[in-house]
Amino acid sequence: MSDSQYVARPAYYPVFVDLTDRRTVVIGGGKVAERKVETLLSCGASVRVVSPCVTDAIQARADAGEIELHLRCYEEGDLAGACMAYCACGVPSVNSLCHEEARRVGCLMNVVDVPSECDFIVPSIVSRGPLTIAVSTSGTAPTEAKSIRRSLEQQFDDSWADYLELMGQVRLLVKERIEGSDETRRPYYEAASAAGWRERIASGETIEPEDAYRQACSMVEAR
Ligand SMILES: C[C@@]1(CC(=O)O)c2cc3[nH]c(cc4nc(cc5[nH]c(cc(n2)[C@H]1CCC(=O)O)[C@@](C)(CC(=O)O)[C@@H]5CCC(=O)O)C(CC(=O)O)=C4CCC(=O)O)c(CCC(=O)O)c3CC(=O)O
Ligand SMILES: NC(=O)C1=CN([C@@H]2O[C@H](COP(=O)(O)OP(=O)(O)OC[C@H]3O[C@@H](n4cnc5c(N)ncnc54)[C@H](O)[C@@H]3O)[C@@H](O)[C@H]2O)C=CC1
Repeated sequence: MSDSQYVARPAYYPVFVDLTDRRTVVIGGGKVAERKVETLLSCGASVRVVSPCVTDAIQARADAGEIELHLRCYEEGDLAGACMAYCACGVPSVNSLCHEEARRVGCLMNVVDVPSECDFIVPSIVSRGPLTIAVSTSGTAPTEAKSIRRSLEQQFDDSWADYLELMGQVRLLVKERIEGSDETRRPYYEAASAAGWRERIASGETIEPEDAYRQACSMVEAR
């Protein structure tokens, strides 16, 4: 361990943040900035990019009116109104200025090439409808996070999206129809979970929430 880059630090606190219509800012317009922009857009964030040059994909997002683009270098004030910002230009002096502004305006900062200057770091993500699996190595080995993400993508195929939608609908029916405490409802959720619906959905079947609900009820009654 002695020559490892790993430095013991308190664990990062993992959360899922609702960024819908919240302003985020990305300084820089290269491949790394592009990846951060795409993830932010997929989460409904409002994205401002500031960079003298940008990738074709970032330019296309701007042309489609999906991001606010300023084709120039970072200037103080660019982080105004942002709750999160990313500095992806790889220029140490700009990193420092952004970091200072972020501290001043109270916005969380990710400096893509300096983990120790990051208020938060970005995980590798598996997304299947309502299911999100976020993988982080705490900045130790990002390529390994990517490789774990790829193997999880094999394990959690697309059927998980429809399956979890169904589970959500059954849960609503249980909440509506089964009176009592969480404790009373728990066996229904456990029955739903054990019913094997995910495998059936994976083999192409469509399961109606009402049918699923009835099956869960008979499983509980049969106990
Ligand atoms: C700390 C963190 C900060 C942050 O960006 O939030 C960070 C930092 C750094 N990354 C570097 C390099 C690479 N990063 C990737 C890939 C990803 N990096 C991502 C996140 C993070 N990277 C955060 C920690 C994540 C964790 O906890 O594990 C992912 C998961 C998410 C995303 O970016 O969206 C995304 C995979 C997405 C996916 O495909 O699933 C690849 C591989 C590739 O691109 O194929 C390489 C090249 C190989 C290599 O160098 O290892 C360097 C060195 C730069 C240099 O030396 O020039 C630094 C700086 C340093 O470590 O000093
Ligand atoms: N965290 C991560 O996931 C990773 C981080 N990196 C690091 O991220 C940094 C960026 O990597 P790439 O996107 O590949 O680099 P790049 O060189 O393609 O992009 C840099 C971008 O910053 C812009 N820029 C330069 N000066 C600027 C300024 N003053 N204000 C605003 N924008 C400015 C450039 O126009 C360019 O669009 C590098 O330092 C690299 O080492 C690399 C791989 C992964």
